[in-house]
Amino acid sequence: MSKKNYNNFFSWLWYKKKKNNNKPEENQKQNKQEETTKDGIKISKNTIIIKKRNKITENEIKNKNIQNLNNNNQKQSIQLTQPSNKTLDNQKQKLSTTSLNNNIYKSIKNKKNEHRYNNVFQSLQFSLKKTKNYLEKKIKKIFFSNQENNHLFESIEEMLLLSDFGVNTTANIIKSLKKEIHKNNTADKSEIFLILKKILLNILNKSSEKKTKINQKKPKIILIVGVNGVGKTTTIGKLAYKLKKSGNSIMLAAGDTFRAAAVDQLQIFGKKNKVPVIYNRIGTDPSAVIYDSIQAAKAKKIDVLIADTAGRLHNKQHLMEELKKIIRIIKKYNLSSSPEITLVIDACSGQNTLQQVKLFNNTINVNNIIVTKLDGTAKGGIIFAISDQFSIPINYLGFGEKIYDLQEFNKQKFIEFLFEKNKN
Ligand SMILES: Nc1nc2c(ncn2[C@@H]2O[C@H](COP(=O)(O)OP(=O)(O)OP(=O)(O)O)[C@@H](O)[C@H]2O)c(=O)[nH]1
Repeated sequence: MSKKNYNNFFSWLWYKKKKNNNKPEENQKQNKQEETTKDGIKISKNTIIIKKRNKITENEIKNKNIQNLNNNNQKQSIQLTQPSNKTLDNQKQKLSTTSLNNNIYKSIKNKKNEHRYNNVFQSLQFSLKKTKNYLEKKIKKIFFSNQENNHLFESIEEMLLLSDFGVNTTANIIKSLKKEIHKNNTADKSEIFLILKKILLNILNKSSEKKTKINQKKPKIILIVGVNGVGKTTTIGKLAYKLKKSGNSIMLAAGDTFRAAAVDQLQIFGKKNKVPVIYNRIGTDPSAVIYDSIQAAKAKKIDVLIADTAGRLHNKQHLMEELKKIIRIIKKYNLSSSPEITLVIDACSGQNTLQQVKLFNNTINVNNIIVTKLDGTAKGGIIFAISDQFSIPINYLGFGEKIYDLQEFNKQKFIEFLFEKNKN
């Protein structure tokens, strides 16, 4: 084909596409991407927008007020869920061969990592690398070196305190260790090491093993709570990925109506996981969003509804009252199953997390805990402190920003990995 013909061909293609973009039928097609449920809630492919409301009344739902979306919202919905042909064309043009290769490379690399994490032990390697490195050095020095150590208990105490086991838990461990050593009448350091491992496992066993169970009754609601910036929204993305992978249909509720970025963030996770997200305007009563989400989840027969909440300081009474209200709404309108309240804590926050667990649990009865950001700290000992002082199960460990950086917490493997006998 001559250069002239080649140019003409593309000019013709460009003209045709431009013409199609201007056709009103196209816009109508985009609108048809939305479905209306029996209850009148409009659901677009990945995003649901609900008309701004301040109070929840059942009549409102019956009157299908939600269906009357205002024009601005409609446009936003289409933009978010269905990028225009023009945008897509621009994006395609920008993708040079090199960047295309880079994208393919990235997706292969991510798939490889995901595969790596399928092995519990290997994922622990990623998540607890810093804690492990610190403990390994200390364990080697305290229990497996030929050097005389006249201050064995002091050395163990220091190791535990510096790994964030906390003063109380460290004192409990040292007390039990002394008792067991006396009972076994031993001075052999390798035997003492085995006794220490057993005591640590007993501490983890204090909290019952309770995994997220998906009931026959739908939807199961998981309410994610915690202080600011601990990783709640990111954890929701990871949890959605994990639960969807095991065959459940998922819906996300943007109950954080305080921070605009949180809604955007949740929508990104919704798109990544191909799951719908329910949200409302910033400043709306979060209970209203949760109520609407329950209706939408019921209409769509969703297995699990994961609800985000705004980060809040555990000592701010009015914010904790807001959480209580959300829970009351869930209990009232989702009679089929009680919500699972999951507290997210950041492993890097140190001993302050114990205060968070205490206050959240006193106010709203936490069902389980997810510990995040273990990849960024050498202080994984906080997990022992939580188990020692509260009998709340730790369900998952988060160790990165990718959606597959979440691993079920396995006590036995956790101890084995952190305190495996040093081979040297
Ligand atoms: N390294 C690491 N970063 C994480 C992890 N989980 C979350 N993050 C990051 O922590 C930051 C805060 O995460 P968010 O999910 O926005 O936290 P949030 O609790 O929803 O924040 P608020 O809504 O402000 O309370 C983000 O930059 C996340 O990417 C993790 O396990 N490891």
